[in-house]
Amino acid sequence: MEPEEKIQARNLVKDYILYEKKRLFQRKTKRTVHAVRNITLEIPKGKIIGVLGINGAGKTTTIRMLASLITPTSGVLTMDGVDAVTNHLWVKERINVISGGERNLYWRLTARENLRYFGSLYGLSGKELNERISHLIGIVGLENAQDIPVERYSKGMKQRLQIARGLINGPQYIFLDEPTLGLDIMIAKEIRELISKLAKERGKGVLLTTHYISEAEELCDYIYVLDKGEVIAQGTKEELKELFMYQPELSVVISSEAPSQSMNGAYLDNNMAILNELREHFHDQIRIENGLERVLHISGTSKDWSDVLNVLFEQQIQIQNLSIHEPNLEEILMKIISQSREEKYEKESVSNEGGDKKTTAE
Ligand SMILES: Nc1ncnc2c1ncn2[C@@H]1O[C@H](COP(=O)(O)OP(=O)(O)OP(=O)(O)O)[C@@H](O)[C@H]1O
Repeated sequence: MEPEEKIQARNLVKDYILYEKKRLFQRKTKRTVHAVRNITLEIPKGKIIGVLGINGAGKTTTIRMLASLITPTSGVLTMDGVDAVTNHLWVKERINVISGGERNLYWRLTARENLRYFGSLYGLSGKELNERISHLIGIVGLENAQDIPVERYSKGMKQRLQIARGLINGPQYIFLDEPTLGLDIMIAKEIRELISKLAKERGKGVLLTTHYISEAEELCDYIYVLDKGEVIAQGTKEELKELFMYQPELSVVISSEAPSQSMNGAYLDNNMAILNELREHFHDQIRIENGLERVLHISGTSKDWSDVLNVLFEQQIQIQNLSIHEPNLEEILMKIISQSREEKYEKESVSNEGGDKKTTAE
């Protein structure tokens, strides 16, 4: 593979000029929104590149620029060494954007009919289009459902069809915006496997945005973290250790019903005593939620989890449900973002103090 087989963005900027009235009888004043301030990134073929950020960080604007859907205000953007801004039509043929959810599909139409329609938008028709549709339906595993209207599809089937739709123009680069949002665990796993194959077996350059930290960890070869339109951290998952040093929590719902009716009152009292003992022993690693049911939230290592579960089994405490919670990505990103904002603030205040100090701060 040629070294320049990648999308390369250097110092991309996107400003929006807004004309706003603050009061009814006031003149409109001009305001500039710096949606993307200065972004440099690469999407090589055969790799999955993650773009993470909290709401408003500039992800959508960046994707839209990379996909040539909007023109950058300034900066350099190339695809396989070709200037993407002046050759945006050429770029659009080689790229596709796939969003999560159910938008863009025609519910009354079958998978084949949907794909035929989207293919026709790219000027494809006849035998070539039919063959491509059959091939894509095979890739996403919808052979048995290809002639059923989409309204009868499950969420996972719809998402697989979205991926086929995104591949209809034979793109070299694919941008996946929250591809597993709202899917249940098993279906999300299937979609992830499909995404991984797109890069590893089919050599596509993949850009992925996600709200799931484990998805970024599992799939991404390299990650960019955006804040306020800038890249504030980047690297492989090994390099971005702090992003992935999260502690999942095990939640145990304790049944309020005793194993036998005769011991109901004693069971509840005994439960509370044991849970309190557990809390004393594990300190802040255990939180107890006292609602209709008692829920035990356990952080710490998997050894701590099994120690707690062993106690519950030994003491014959009835477990109604077990689940594992990941911290949400926003919480984890906020740590990196606040650190970066603090560093930036310190740099700025030092440089405002004058010449000599500025050199030290840099
Ligand atoms: N067409 C537009 N006109 C004016 N401002 C815009 C426009 N598009 C985006 N912005 C602003 O640019 C900033 C970045 O927006 P963007 O949609 O790229 O963020 P994001 O990271 O994709 O957020 P989200 O996850 O909420 O979609 C926001 O402050 C947004 O309000």
